[in-house]
Amino acid sequence: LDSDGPGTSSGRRVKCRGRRQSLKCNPDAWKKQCKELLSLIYEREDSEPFRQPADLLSYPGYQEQEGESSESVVPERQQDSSLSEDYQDVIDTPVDFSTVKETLEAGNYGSPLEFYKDVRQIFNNSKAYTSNKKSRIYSMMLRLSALFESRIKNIISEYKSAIQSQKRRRPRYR
Ligand SMILES: O=C(Nc1ccc(F)cc1F)N1CCN(C(=O)c2ccco2)CC1
Repeated sequence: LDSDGPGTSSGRRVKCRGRRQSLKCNPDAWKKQCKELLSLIYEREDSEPFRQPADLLSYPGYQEQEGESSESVVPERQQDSSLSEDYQDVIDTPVDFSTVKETLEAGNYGSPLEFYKDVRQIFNNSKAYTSNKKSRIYSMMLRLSALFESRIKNIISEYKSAIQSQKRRRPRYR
């Protein structure tokens, strides 16, 4: 595994005798766990701005503003509605949860670490794009990121233990 995701297993030995189906031993268990985590994220209102590729044109409600003002909402970074061009200028690797969901359902993630990397990109883009740490969308991202990190670390450490025990169980015939 190249990148060491969060919650690297503390090296505890996991008994992986017999059936591989039990959660601790099944190196494919992470796929279902990540799908469940993604469903949980979709249930949260905080994920709404991140479910589709960023485009403030169709979503004036999310345009950022400094204080609470009842006048027309002013986009955080631009006076006119060309925010989405600005977004593409600022963000090199746009990604949203619909892309992650498609990739996961297509079976195109080889490990939960790849899934982790894409979801982290969503949050890092939001951090890079915001010019106001008190902005509505940024605070939504922070809550969502905390939820994601709390759940993904066990998925990754169980995956790493399952892989380790798989290596230990199969002696190499050289
Ligand atoms: O435009 C969208 N989402 C979106 C997607 C589909 C829509 F129909 C409507 C939307 F609003 N953004 C989310 C990403 N984004 C930020 O992370 C951010 C940080 C600070 C201020 O904004 C920029 C705005």
